[in-house]
Amino acid sequence: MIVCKFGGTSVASAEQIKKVANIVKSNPERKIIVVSAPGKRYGDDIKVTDLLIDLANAALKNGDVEGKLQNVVNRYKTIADDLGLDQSISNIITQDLRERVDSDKSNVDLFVDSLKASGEDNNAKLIAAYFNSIGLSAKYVSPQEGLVVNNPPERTVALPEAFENLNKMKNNEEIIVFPGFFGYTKEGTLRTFDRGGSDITGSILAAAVKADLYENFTDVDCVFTANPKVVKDPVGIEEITYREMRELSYSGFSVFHDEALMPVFKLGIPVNIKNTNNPSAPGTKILPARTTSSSRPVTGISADSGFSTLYVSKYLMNREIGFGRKLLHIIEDEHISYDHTPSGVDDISVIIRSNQITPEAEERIVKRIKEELHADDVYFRHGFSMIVIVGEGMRNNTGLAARAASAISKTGSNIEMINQGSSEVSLVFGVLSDVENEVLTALYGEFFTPITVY
Ligand SMILES: Nc1ncnc2c1ncn2[C@@H]1O[C@H](COP(=O)(O)OP(=O)(O)O)[C@@H](O)[C@H]1O
Ligand SMILES: N[C@@H](CC(=O)OP(=O)(O)O)C(=O)O
Repeated sequence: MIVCKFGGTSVASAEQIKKVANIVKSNPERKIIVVSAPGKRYGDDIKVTDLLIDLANAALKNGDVEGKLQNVVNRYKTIADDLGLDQSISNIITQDLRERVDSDKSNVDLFVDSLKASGEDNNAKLIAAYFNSIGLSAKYVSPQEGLVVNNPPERTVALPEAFENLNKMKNNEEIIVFPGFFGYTKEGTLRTFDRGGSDITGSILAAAVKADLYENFTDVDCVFTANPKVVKDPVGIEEITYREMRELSYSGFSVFHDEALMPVFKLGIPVNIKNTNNPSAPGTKILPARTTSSSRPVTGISADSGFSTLYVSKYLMNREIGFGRKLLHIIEDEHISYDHTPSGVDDISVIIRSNQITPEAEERIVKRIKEELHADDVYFRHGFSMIVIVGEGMRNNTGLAARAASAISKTGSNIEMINQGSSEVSLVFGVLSDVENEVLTALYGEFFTPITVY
């Protein structure tokens, strides 16, 4: 059995949904279909999820609710009309949206979650109705049927029982159309995953029914060795390990959500990233280990902005037992997670995603480190990007860090931080965000451009 997830671009219009139906029809093993909300139809189009967030904010602030609600309804109505569906599905969606807009607003996050989730929920209903209209026997299934998630305030994750509950879906005659991106707590409260979280739903379902394959359909032929929006015509990746993909998707390869790997990884279920617009292309396979050997030590290079550094120095820091623990405890007290901690004899930097820090938290952290740890120097710096070079082959390759540093130095950019994980699968360079694209392009040239021999 195959579980397929179709991303926002794959279900953005009637034309795209017809392609989805053809893909599903072409292989009877494709029995469970996870869908996103309608995404972008063209470059500066707006995703339905973003329209819904806008609608939720208007409802919270007494803004133009009616106009924004109509924007959302019109997206579905156009799709339904172009698919030849009758008025009833648009009526169901309009009524559902009105009910959500009028629902309890006492918990702002949960109210916004409910509206955001309607994007995938209503699209799943619409797509199931379309499949049936063309003779493809299909059934919409709600995450209420067993996708149980944890309670706030922790970020949304599926509970172990979700996998047991959803196992029953493997015995279904019809094709199941399941909305991505959200689940329900045991008490019945709707909660969404992080943005891009329909990938997570697909992976949970694939693991729950112990699928043979999880196909993730998007708008590119494969995962490329670098972001195709930055590097021109990057080399495509045929096979990549779970570990490599985890590193790359966490640090900038937005094509597949990093949290979506865990459920399938645990059971060794292969993932195939494929293109809805070119389904015959083989795509990229994410596997426990590569089946063919690669001549390149590097599999991919990702880049992500939005990082801050907390720099702390204290003479004889290395001799002070418990310094690192106390420092990280202060950060933990602010509910902040960290990504890297490169250190020297007398100093340490803590690399943090900037969206977790407020000016008030920053002030509190600096004050506590000065007062409680008696540090000589403490400050935050913002505006960093992390460029991550990833490859299982890096472990057995000497001189790779030197090649990377030399390629970066040729751009005239300063390396602010270097960190090599102990697994030696990744090498991280911190640079200022305004040179991110230049550095990524230079590193890509170093590791992927064919060498011309004269
Ligand atoms: N290394 C990469 N390889 C392929 N695509 C990438 C990469 N890095 C970023 N992307 C972007 O990811 C996009 C697909 O992800 P996303 O927009 O979430 O699609 P979907 O709507 O199918 O969920 C591609 O269009 C591409 O611009
Ligand atoms: N629609 C949600 C969830 C999702 O996974 O979307 P997409 O498949 O378009 O990345 C979002 O925009 O975050």
